[in-house]
Amino acid sequence: MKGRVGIGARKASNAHDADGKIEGKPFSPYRVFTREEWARLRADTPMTLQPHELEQLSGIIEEVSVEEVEEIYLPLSRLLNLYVAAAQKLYSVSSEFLGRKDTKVPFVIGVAGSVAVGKSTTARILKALLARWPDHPRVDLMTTDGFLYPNAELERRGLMDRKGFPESFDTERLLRFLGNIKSGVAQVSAPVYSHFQYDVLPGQEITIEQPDILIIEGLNILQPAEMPKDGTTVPFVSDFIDFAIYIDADFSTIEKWYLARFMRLRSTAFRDPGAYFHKYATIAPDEARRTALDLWRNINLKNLEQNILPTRRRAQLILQKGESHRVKAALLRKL
Ligand SMILES: Nc1ncnc2c1ncn2[C@@H]1O[C@H](COP(=O)(O)OP(=O)(O)OP(=O)(O)O)[C@@H](O)[C@H]1O
Ligand SMILES: CC(C)(CO)[C@@H](O)C(=O)NCCC(=O)O
Repeated sequence: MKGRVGIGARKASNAHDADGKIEGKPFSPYRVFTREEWARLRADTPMTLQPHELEQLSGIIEEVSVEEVEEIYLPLSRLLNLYVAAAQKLYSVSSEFLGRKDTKVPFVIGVAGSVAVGKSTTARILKALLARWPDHPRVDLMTTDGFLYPNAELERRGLMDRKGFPESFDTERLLRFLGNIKSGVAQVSAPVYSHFQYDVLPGQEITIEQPDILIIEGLNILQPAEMPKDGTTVPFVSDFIDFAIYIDADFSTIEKWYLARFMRLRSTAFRDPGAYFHKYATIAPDEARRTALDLWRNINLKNLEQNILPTRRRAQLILQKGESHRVKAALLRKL
């Protein structure tokens, strides 16, 4: 197929190279679309969004260009709409078969990838776009950061420099939360994390009330569970996710985004004396940059290499980004 390359065709190995590019076995479960091919998938069905609505949307999503929304995220919202419609139909036929009254169960979309790769921005774009489709107007958004252990507990476990690693999350609690969501429980609450406080907020919760779609973004959503030694079975977080998207970019590019965000926060959020990182607003820019680079290389990059990147192939869709967060290619699972 012209312009469409199986990711496995390039090299007979399933190793990840240092830049996080995809290599694989000769057979690849993914169909690879160039940016242009992906953008064309939008053309098949007219979109519900009018140009003036797109303008409004780019207002909500600040830094993202209208071109990026049109060429990447509109085709994606069309694909997701088809998946949601199919899942809703499947759910209603099985309820009919069982002679049960339908309870509403949210379709769960997961967004995975490194720290600073743009998970929350992608999730916000998708929420805005998906909420405009008439068959699933209620879209909620949350992050798994709330399920991190509070700093005091991380200190106790000696994990303060492993924040974001699989062991820094209360995975059992996250699994209970997702189990309740997928069981159609009317109100399910989750803890809340604050980047400003750099900690979980004690006593604060968000409540999810049976939306049509729940978008959940986090570093750990594709993580395999630890296998128990006693023969019992354990669920994976991804067992509760209907469609998972992995946001991918080279290590060096993500490092630049992490540093740029840190330096920008120095002149915004960190200026507030209540901010956990306030001291970095007052020191010299070079010193602040060195601190950010340390945090990136010693914690977030290690986590990406050791835990996050190895889960990439568990996603249904991989979006590969280049400079300026521009999506270069989309890899969609065939099976
Ligand atoms: N599509 C995009 N276009 C332009 N800038 C973007 C885009 N996506 C993300 N960014 C910028 O990149 C930085 C990281 O994005 P974001 O905060 O969404 O990442 P994240 O993966 O959710 O990070 P974390 O895991 O730390 O919460 C931010 O400064 C954001 O403004
Ligand atoms: C909270 C997480 C783990 C994920 O959002 C991340 O933003 C983080 O705090 N990482 C630890 C190292 C750092 O401060 O960047």
